[in-house]
Amino acid sequence: MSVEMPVSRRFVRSSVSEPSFQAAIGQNDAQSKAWSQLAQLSLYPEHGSSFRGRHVSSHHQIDSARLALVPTAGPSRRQPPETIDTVRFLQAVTASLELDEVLDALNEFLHQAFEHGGWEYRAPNDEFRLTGGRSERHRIEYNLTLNGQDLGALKLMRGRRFSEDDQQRIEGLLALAAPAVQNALRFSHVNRQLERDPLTGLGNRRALTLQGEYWRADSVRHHHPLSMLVLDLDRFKAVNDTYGHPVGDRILCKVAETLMTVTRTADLCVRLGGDEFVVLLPETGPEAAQDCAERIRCALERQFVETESGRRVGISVSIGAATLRSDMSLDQLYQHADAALYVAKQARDTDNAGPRTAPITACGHRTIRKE
Ligand SMILES: Nc1nc2c(ncn2[C@@H]2O[C@H](COP(=O)(O)OP(=O)(O)OP(=O)(O)O)[C@@H](O)[C@H]2O)c(=O)[nH]1
Repeated sequence: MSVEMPVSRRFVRSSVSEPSFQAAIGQNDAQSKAWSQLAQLSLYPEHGSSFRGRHVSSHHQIDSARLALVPTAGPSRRQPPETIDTVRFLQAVTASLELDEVLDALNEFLHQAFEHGGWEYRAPNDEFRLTGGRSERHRIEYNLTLNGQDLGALKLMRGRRFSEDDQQRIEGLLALAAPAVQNALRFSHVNRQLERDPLTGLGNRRALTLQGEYWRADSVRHHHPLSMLVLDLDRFKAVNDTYGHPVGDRILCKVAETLMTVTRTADLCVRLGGDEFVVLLPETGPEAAQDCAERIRCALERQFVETESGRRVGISVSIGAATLRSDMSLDQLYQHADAALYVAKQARDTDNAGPRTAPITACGHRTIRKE
């Protein structure tokens, strides 16, 4: 089964089709060449004065991240000093383990020297992209490798051509920065594992907290709606008891797969634990959340898992929905959605519905107003 983490679901696509210069860097000889090239480089970025990338989306959903370069002092026209301060450069690119911050630092130095207008970083296997600045006509692309490890590709763009000399100097800087990029990629990989539910591949509670807090703050600040769905499988214990845990596990995976298919790429689907899932819906008010809950419930009702004896086991869920109010914490939003889920389960039991028959989807915001 392949269920992608949110991180790999959204890319910042670029429409680049021009031929690009490519260079592998980071071999030992390239490293030593880099040092000699750097001796000729003239880079000296002023702290905080130039072309800093800004993370405009949560770093926990890197797939949706965009780095916008914000020129704070306009393009630099001053002559750079005679020599590059390699210590400052290395300090800057190694100051953080966050990939976007490493790329920020790198691009800040590159901008001081080469005044590129935009850049794009493509992670290995095209897993995600980070971009900054604006698209410009002349582009140069480097495949980054270090001791044989693919570190992705960095593309720089500017209005005028990159000379041979520029290219060599950029290569030199990239060779120096490559270990920092490698460490940041490893860090990002570890972080993603920490935020992933190992069984289903969905996000886990940690992912929900990190992304949810970010979206909650964003929603309050910009008065954008944010809704949450809490899903719980119906009579899942009976499924486990009757057909065994492996079948139960496959059902959990099927639910995850269906959630990823039915929800928008901007939504976050997580498995909280056991048979409980949460879908966080940015830019979504109560009616749309209710629609989404119904869509999910109906889609799951059409799914089944086949046992070894050929028996089809269907899937039934109850769903509670709630929409954020500006005075609510993320926990409170969850509590409201969970209360709505409880109402849905109660209604199912009152109706005497058997397992996997249609539950009622309760809408949290209505429950909240009654309180
Ligand atoms: N197969 C499998 N089962 C799990 C896993 N984690 C928890 N469970 C089981 O999921 C079941 C959860 O049952 P409950 O939610 O308490 O109850 P339920 O039977 O779904 O009843 P209602 O929620 O009232 O419909 C328990 O039997 C757990 O043992 C897992 O990773 N795999």
